[in-house]
Amino acid sequence: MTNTQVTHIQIDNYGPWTVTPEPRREVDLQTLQSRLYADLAQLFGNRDGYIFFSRFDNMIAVTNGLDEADHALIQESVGNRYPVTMSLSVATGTTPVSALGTATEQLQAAGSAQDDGRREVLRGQTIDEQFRTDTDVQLAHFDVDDATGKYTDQLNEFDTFIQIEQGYAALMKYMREAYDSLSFFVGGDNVIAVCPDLDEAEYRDACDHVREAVDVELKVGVGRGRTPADAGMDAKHALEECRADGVTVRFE
Ligand SMILES: Nc1nc2c(ncn2[C@@H]2O[C@H](COP(=O)(O)OP(=O)(O)OP(=O)(O)O)[C@@H](O)[C@H]2O)c(=O)[nH]1
Repeated sequence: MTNTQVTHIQIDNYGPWTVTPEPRREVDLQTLQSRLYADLAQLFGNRDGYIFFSRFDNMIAVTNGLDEADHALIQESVGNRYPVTMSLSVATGTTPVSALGTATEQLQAAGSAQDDGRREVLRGQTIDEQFRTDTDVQLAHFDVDDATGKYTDQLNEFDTFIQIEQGYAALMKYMREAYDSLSFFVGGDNVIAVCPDLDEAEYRDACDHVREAVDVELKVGVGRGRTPADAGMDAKHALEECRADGVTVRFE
């Protein structure tokens, strides 16, 4: 059984900040957002977590293995170095969707995203070391079949982008609704899904659904681990086996 620890990250009062005292230059906001994501990728990643940018002003991390002190240090480090602060809320669940649901509720209970008085909140519960297992995290690394041959080398970059995004949109929605999973575009033609305990038939069903809905062919490598880094690396190896053997789903 999976036990996913999810952290919801939200920049405090960011909307008002972007227009105070007047609208800030868009290039500066884009630079801030991408640098913050890069810093958090390192801060969470060096502790074996995974972070996904979702909307940039809000981000979602899988944090099995990080305790409250790790979260507090990450929060402080950003507060010291950026013109904005961020709130963190962490929760666990047998599915990623239920863990994120709890994390978000805790944050919403502490105040609005645009409440000037709600800053650097740190809420929630991490998994006690004694209860952690080697199968707590299940990550699935999806990849579009021959994206280079079908799209990148054939279409202009924007039309390729539309194809990949269509596949992503169909997959993220189906995985959320059918399988309580959180799927994130990570660049190129890749999507990483944070999943509960799904089996091979369920992953095949998701790939079938995307092919039928938007005519995008996927394959997927699945890994399990004590930390997101472990599960994610296993998923990559499993995906390499899909490529080598020409199969749609492979578990490591
Ligand atoms: N974030 C991330 N991006 C990747 C990874 N592997 C490949 N990519 C991206 O995906 C693009 C396409 O690479 P591939 O998926 O290897 O190529 P493909 O043409 O789809 O070929 P097959 O996957 O073998 O069917 C690359 O240009 C990268 O941008 C990965 O592990 N993580």
